[in-house]
Amino acid sequence: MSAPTKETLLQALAGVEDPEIHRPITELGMVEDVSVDDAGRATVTILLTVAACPLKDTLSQNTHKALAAVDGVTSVDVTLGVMNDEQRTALKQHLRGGQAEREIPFARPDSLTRVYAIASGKGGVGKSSVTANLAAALAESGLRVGVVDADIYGFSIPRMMGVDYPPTQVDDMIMPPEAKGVKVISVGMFVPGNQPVVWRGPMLHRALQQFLADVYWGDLDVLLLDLPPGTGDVAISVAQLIPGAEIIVVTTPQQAAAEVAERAGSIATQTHQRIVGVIENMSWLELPDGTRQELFGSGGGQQVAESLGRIVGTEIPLLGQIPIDISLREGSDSGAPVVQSNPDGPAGVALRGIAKGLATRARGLAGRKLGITPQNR
Ligand SMILES: Nc1ncnc2c1ncn2[C@@H]1O[C@H](COP(=O)(O)OP(=O)(O)OP(=O)(O)O)[C@@H](O)[C@H]1O
Repeated sequence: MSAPTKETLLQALAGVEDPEIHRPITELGMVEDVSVDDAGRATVTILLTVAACPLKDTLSQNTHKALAAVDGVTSVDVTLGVMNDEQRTALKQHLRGGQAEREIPFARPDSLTRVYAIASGKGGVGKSSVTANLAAALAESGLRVGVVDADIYGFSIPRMMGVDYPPTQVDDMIMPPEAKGVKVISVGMFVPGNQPVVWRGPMLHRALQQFLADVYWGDLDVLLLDLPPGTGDVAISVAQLIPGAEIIVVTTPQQAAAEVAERAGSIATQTHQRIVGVIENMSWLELPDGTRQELFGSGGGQQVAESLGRIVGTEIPLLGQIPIDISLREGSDSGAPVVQSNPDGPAGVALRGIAKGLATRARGLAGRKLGITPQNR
């Protein structure tokens, strides 16, 4: 058999994606050189964005596999190099769609990404668990999902999602690590040694802006923002940075929790953001005999939905009630969201139901540019 041509090898390489950026390595300018000799021995040099790419072994293996599958290739030798400054600049420009300036892609009027900010009045009601599980369930249903963990005081999303490698920084562009098909970026990834963070409003605003503008998210269907509990600065920053972001309020059934959740939700009226609905967490514990024990009282979710509805003047739905489920806590601790580790358990079923509702929600077109150009033919 005769040796394949260089074009054939390039075609095969076009099927290899960078595991962080999810675009073909040929398009990203990562193939520096590829050649093949008469005996079918292929050699290729792949340029990494930075030397410390966490997924370089995966990239090397995928490249090897793609070339080895080409007819007439007898052996493959993959060499990894690193881009120079010029190549990196070209790559960044390419990823920003030719724009040199940073901008928040989700704030553009033609953005098709739905942004949900998950808010709660007080800490510990399960806001992060809900965010992590909704993200995993939405990704499993085939959507492209990202999560920004902006809960500065209790960043826990990376652990809950099982993120096990750091983001790659290509100059001022950050490639978010991925777990369970979800791109995740967290304040916790930028804090040395898990130190407590004392951040004031302007710093939070800058951090959030950076997460939204400098992280390369690619095309997302859904972006979830895990906000710090309370009615604080971050909610206002979200409104300023992504005016189209919609709010989901998480509460427990308790009266006291419901009252503070209401306050957190009502901030949306001041910022003119839409409230998608309310999720009640820790609603009950199902006992072995099938009865439900309401450990934290009952009715909080419904109460928040009704009073927010009164405040905004439209009906706000209770999106779902999530029971107390040990497998949810275990899954959060071990990096295996319960929607995947125990999808048919009480919390898994409830969370998957809420995710399904969100995935199939009709997109509101109010205030959006439709991107339709009149035809003058
Ligand atoms: N439905 C549930 N069943 C069992 N455990 C739960 C449930 N919801 C949350 N938990 C557990 O409760 C704890 C607090 O949850 P989580 O960290 O998600 O709350 P949070 O509201 O995000 O808190 P904070 O705002 O302080 O970060 C976690 O250990 C989590 O695993």
